[in-house]
Amino acid sequence: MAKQGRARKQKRDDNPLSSARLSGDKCKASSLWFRKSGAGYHLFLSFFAEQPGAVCNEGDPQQVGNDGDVASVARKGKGMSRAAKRRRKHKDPCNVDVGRSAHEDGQGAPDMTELDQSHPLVQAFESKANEWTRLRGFVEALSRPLPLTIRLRDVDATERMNELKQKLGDFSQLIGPVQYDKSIYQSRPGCSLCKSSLGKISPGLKEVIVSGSMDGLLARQELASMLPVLALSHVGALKAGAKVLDLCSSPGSKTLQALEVVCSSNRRGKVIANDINASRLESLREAVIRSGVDEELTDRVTFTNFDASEFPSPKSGKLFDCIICDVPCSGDGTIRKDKHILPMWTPATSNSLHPLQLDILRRALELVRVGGSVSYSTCSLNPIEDESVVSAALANDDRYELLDWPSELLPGFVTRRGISDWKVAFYNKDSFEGDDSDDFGQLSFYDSHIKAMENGETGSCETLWPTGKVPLKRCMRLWPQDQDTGGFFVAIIRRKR
Ligand SMILES: C[S@@+](CC[C@H](N)C(=O)[O-])C[C@H]1O[C@@H](n2cnc3c(N)ncnc32)[C@H](O)[C@@H]1O
Repeated sequence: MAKQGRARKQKRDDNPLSSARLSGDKCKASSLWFRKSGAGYHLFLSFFAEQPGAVCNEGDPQQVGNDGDVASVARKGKGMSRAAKRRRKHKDPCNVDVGRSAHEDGQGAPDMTELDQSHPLVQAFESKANEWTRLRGFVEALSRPLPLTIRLRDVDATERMNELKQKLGDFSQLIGPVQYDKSIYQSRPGCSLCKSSLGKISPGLKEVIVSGSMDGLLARQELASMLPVLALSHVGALKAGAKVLDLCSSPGSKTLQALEVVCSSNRRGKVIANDINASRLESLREAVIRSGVDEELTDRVTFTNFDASEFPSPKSGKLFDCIICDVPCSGDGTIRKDKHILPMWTPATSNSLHPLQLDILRRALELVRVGGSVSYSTCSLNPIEDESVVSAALANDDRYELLDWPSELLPGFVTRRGISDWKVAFYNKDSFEGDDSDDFGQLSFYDSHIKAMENGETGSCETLWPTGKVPLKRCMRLWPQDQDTGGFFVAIIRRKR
């Protein structure tokens, strides 16, 4: 007996999860259990499988070509005759009907691209592939590293810029301008060039990019992250001479992008870069200096350190022309570069961020001048952090107008419309903490806040549910599988009065 007891104790000591449970460290036990069970990957997929239109279309494993929710559609044959579309539909392996018939036959998704079987998200997906068929393209994109993207700055340095373009041209097998914007360069499909592999794959290209960045000629910025500033410029709110507030600004990619616009055409606008985190704000200050952008321009940035939801009104009484509201979020759109998000994924992260995101957006709406615009963005595709926030902020306030996403902004760039209906999920992990099996249970979905409260979901709040009062289709969703990007959400809101 004593021998057996010792053996059991030894086994427990070797098992960090058992040790954490025995020592009463609930937090560590829960984190270890999540990592061991792979629960986060399964919960993530089961959540998005219940949200049609959020990351893919219902019954459509390939997404592209399905009318109804594509805002910008160049890849799906815009301008083609019906007959040409029909011909293309039969040829195109991305054809919606091919996927549907495969699904109906019970064959699972058509074999489109090899999935990386070693990726834990793919493993979770394969365990229920028949149920989650339509998520396949989404999963496939998320399991690959994010391509490297750079943005050539709009600077008055034609000669140096031409030189840079020439140097980049020497690496044209690895990187090149995207079809919808010649100033955005992305690594070529299939060459596996990403931020972390750049130095290994091509030290020469790395040198060109680093020196171009130090000279202020280019920015290493993700494509998705460029969209709010591009859209604000497109609708005319962000322009030369404008006064801009970037409420959650660090690490500063949008601050610098906006600065280029407000200081163009020999005009000198102003950007206030705010962040609640003092050390992140300090890194931003250094990044602005390191950016290589002219001091004359960077002097136009003022740094502030407030909670964005309580950002003070300007003493002058003059409100902002334009506000960038790139709020803190769960980051599920960044999982191609951040491996730490999915293993711990539960709906509680988004549910608990939602009230802060809403407070920040509401404050932005108070601080923008009549005729000015606010961009609300997240690098999450979870409707709870996206449409749900926009819907709650605008539902009973007719001073603001949600603008239609400008589909002509980047010709040929595929964007998806916002969704008007979503489900609110909860997950009670405590009951699984003593369980060594891989049975991590299920998400609970409720129709209303009242029902959630009746079932003891203390993390619920009323604004998580759709209001039905705002034309949310006008928002923009960026699906990773459309253009090999991260996931992103943007809404542009104009103050009418
Ligand atoms: C998604 S990041 C912003 C990225 C940035 N806009 C860019 O493009 O580089 C969110 C930022 O919000 C900051 N933040 C979190 N809570 C905040 C709050 N209550 N008020 C202001 N900033 C906040 C975080 O420190 C973080 O730097």
